Amino acid sequence: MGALLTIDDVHVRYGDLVALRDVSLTVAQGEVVCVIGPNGAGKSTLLAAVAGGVTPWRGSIRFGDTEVVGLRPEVVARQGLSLVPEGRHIFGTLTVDENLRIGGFIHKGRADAKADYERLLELFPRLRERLNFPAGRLSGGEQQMLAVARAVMTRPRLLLVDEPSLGLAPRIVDQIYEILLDLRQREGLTLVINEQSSNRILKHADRIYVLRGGRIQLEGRAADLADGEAIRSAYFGFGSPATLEGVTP
Ligand SMILES: Nc1ncnc2c1ncn2[C@@H]1O[C@H](COP(=O)(O)OP(=O)(O)OP(=O)(O)O)[C@@H](O)[C@H]1O
Repeated sequence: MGALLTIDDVHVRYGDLVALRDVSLTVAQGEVVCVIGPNGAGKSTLLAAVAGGVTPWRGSIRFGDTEVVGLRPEVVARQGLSLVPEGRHIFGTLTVDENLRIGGFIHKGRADAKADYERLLELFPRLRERLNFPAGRLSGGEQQMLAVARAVMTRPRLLLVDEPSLGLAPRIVDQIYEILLDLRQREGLTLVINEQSSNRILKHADRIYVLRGGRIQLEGRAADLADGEAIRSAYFGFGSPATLEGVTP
């Protein structure tokens, strides 16, 4: 299958700080690709660059056949790309129903908007039960589900998810991953997921990139990296094995 996303030699700067350097990454149609890296590695910046939130200083990002560098986020979204940001960014005082409808605004007026909404409630029965709850009163896991549901409201081809595990109990994280993989299965979604830890990722991803200090340190098939050794070295940097004891990246 051809690449759905092709990132080529991307550099991003915030003033004097170089947040990404020389980053190249591809995602094939239907793949689940995970980007693992410690705090400050540049993971969020990478997704923001793809979604049009930050403009690379150098390099190219192609989504399908379209060069997206320089396009505004809403224009990129209309190409079929959706981002679930870190921290979820749901509207706490609005109900679940209202939050979901906001997700549909981008294609407002589209004839099948109602069908999209019904389809979502089938995919997320938990949210159907809580449609009239203020979103701020949902549990952390339900809020993450809502953020994912809102992002898939308009049938994106590519879903970018920034640290879905953050602050959630392991059992809830498993549920979130079940939902993401179910969406891939049922909707043919392609997924790029950022995580700080590879614990779960190795089980769910097709391919993995390790990002540290704004650079890709390692890329490989999850099946080939299953023992975690190469990931640990790339995550912490060669030559610092003393820091690895008892720590699972
Ligand atoms: N808007 C910004 N302005 C200035 N510096 C920024 C900005 N956003 C991120 N940075 C810096 O860029 C670097 C990469 O940050 P980024 O948030 O992309 O990393 P991350 O891997 O997503 O980390 P985290 O897991 O903490 O979200 C960090 O040094 C961060 O402080």
